[in-house]
Amino acid sequence: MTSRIGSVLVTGIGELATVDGTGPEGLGLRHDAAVLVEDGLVAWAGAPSAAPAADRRVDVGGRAVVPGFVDSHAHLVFAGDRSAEFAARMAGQRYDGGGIATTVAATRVATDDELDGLVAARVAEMRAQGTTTVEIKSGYGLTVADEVRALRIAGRHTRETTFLGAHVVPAGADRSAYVAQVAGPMLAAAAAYARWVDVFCEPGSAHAFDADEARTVLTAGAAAGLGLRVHGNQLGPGPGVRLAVELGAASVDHCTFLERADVDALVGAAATTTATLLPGVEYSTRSPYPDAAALLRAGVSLALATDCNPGTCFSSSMPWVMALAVREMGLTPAQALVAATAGGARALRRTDVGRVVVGARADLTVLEAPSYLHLAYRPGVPIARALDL
Ligand SMILES: N=CN[C@@H](CCC(=O)O)C(=O)O
Ligand SMILES: [Zn+2]
Repeated sequence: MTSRIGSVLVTGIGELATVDGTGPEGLGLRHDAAVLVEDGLVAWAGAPSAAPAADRRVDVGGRAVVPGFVDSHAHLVFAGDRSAEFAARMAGQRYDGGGIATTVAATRVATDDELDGLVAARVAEMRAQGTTTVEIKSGYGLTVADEVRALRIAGRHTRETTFLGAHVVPAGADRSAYVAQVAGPMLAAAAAYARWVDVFCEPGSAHAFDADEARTVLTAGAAAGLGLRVHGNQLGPGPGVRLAVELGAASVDHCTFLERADVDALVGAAATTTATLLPGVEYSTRSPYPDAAALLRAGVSLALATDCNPGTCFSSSMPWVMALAVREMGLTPAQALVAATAGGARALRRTDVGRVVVGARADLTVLEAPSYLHLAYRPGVPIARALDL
């Protein structure tokens, strides 16, 4: 049954993490709970004995329920395979963004139907692991037509579409002419299909963009009505984080190499800019993990996302990302869950997802477990799935 029409009472919830900001670590934990869903929205949550009547009931048999995960950073519109690049990295090669050209070539020759099928399969794979909201970027087209095509396809699967024409300078292109194209005709064509604009800002890289180039694209994107996101401080210290804060970006992602001034900027901008950490990338590129616990203690707004892409992290698993954040970045399991749900929602400036509260979308994820603790406790085990109502 997948219809969202009418009312459904979800019963038998052994543990409900509402992530409503109350209680220890803001988890809003309830034991033995029920949730009333009306027309796809949460209408009530509480003790089963006080539950209102509903058209039908779904019993989850004592399992734990958490908000559907909000994966606020993913590159799903691509074709081709780069597993050999991963193997080379595990043997010591460094990631520098050069492999993106391989994916661009494979993506350009794929048909619309092929790309759409690939995206659909990846979104389904995410949902089967508990993700109910996903952001999808373009960035493997790098021509006006190919970027627009990627965004049109992405838009069939999510409303969180991001124009990433400034992913890398395409092979053979003149750098300043390409930046002008991205900020000019490419943006003009892409804006109708995108909610966000993003830039890979990494001045040390031959492939990505420096602060001035990133600023050009981001300010043009803002003028076109798009919200801002930045890939920053992935390959080394740099200006990405401070540029994102200065321009009021919703999110700056990676944050692998942060300096004191970056952390100060993120703390000052916590109401506006979320730092989205992508520990699957540190895993898949053998990079150091940022100290997420220290960032939280300092007062930074934090999200966790997969960055699912063929180069730096080909995983669609938010539970695995949470497990890494706990084991390698110092978060408690509760902090990891908050960052993967309400944190991701904040990074997308959404208030209707990431929490199980009245009025929010009834995006519920069921765990084959008695507690949310199992998300980090049982890495690699497929215990999470989005609940179809
Ligand atoms: N760093 C830039 N973009 C992606 C990697 C893309 C790729 O290598 O294909 C990322 O977020 O890590
Ligand atoms: Zn990315």
